Amino acid sequence: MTLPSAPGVLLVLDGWGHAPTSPDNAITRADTPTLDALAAKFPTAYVDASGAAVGLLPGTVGNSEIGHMVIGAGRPLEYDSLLVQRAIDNGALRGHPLLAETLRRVTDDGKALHLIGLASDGQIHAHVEHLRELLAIAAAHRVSRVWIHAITDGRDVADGTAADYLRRVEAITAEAGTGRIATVSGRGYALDKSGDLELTRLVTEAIADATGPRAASAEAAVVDAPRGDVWIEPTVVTGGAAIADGDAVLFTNFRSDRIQQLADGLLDHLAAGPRAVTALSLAVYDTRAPIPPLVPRADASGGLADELERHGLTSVRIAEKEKFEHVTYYINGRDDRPRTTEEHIRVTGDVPPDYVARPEMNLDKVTDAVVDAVARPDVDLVVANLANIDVVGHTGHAEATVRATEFTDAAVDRIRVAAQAAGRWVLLVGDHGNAEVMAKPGPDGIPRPYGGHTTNPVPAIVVPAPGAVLPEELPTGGTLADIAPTVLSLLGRPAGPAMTGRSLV
Ligand SMILES: O=C(O)[C@H](O)COP(=O)(O)O
Ligand SMILES: [Mn+2]
Ligand SMILES: [Mn+2]
Repeated sequence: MTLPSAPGVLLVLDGWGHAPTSPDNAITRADTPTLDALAAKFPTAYVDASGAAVGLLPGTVGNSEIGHMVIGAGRPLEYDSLLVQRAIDNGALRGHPLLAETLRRVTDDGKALHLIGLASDGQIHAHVEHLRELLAIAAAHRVSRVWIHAITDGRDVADGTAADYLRRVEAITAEAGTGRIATVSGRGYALDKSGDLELTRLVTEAIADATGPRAASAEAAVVDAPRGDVWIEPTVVTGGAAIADGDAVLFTNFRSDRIQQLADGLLDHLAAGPRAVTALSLAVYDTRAPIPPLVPRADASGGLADELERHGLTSVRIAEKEKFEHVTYYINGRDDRPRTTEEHIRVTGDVPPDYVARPEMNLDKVTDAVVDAVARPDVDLVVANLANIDVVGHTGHAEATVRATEFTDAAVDRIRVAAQAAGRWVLLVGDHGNAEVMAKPGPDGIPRPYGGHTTNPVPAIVVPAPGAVLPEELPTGGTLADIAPTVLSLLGRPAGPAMTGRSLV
């Protein structure tokens, strides 16, 4: 159905998943009069945002990158985690010429291989099981010294589980007959993406120079960690080796956005040594340093950004810093080409973020920017991400997440009113679930606070432009791939030729 064209607002509520009312569901616990009224009054769909529907391995929770990429592409995209698993399953990784050549040289020169990555099965940034294949390949090349620099999670998986995952790493090394944990660092230090290079320096010195606090074992480094798994101080495990000239370094996260700051920092530090290393990454990284990837990315072109440009339609992209790349780079298909048809507004705050104490974050500034853009007749589409539900959800603090949801509801009301006054439709959609599940049993079966993502569907609510007539019901069985075709339809345009999703209206 191609509707009479009208300008609009695509509003991504990050982490806004759909699940039945429950004491662990921060979204249903929150008082959300606006979202409740919109869902009751306007056509609402519940669309798939996880697993194969978006290009992830079946049963895998959704994430912001693939969520925004598929919202933009209008089709499922094979995500890096799926492509890495396929390369493992079909032997491509084991037979990778660059990896084989690197390991052969390491062995011949008596050097070491250093593996650096997130040690959990959260499957947002990494999967600890990929270590199994990498160690088997190292063993097959008779690499005698393989050092593992484990990054602990507590954000994509329940907090307090670091020791379990480190034991799993040690079990994997025992089975492979090679590999030892050399350092343990919390992801708060190792996967910082805010540009706090002091955090990166501490991790870099532990990994590269074996300097910093010491622990007799990996588990000893994490037991009774005062600030949880995320903030385990970069620690050198007794006997752990530094990186020497001629060693090889392989980054094992399949997602770039949070490990790239460490990768660049570490390689800069080594180069200053000077220590020449061979650096590889499991997947494509957006680092300053060119790091050869072992697994290529899927093409994500032909999405909304390309179609808007083709039709000469303008858009303004608005988000807080935590989700700014998502409404620009990722939703554009991992494409940072500047477009004259786009304006980008990155909202930052003047106080350090404390998501539990300030679950509102800078939502007022984001909402102001959205309301301003909505009032502009030269803007065809406003694309905004309200980050609070996901970012506060990741703290695992249910009460703060309830408040984050309530702040979001109030912001949606301001945006809805402004959109109506400007003759705009609004399409609200989640990018994956998070806050609707705030507790889960840990590996020991004991319920723990859970700040990770989910496989739940996400709501998609279409608030029509004044006077527009929409179908009473939206189709069931939709996915995030249907969002771009829906946006184009609401703008009076057909879906892009590369899009396989179908408009919901
Ligand atoms: O990187 C993070 O913040 C989390 O691990 C994943 O969250 P995101 O996919 O919503 O960014
Ligand atoms: Mn997200
Ligand atoms: Mn998230």
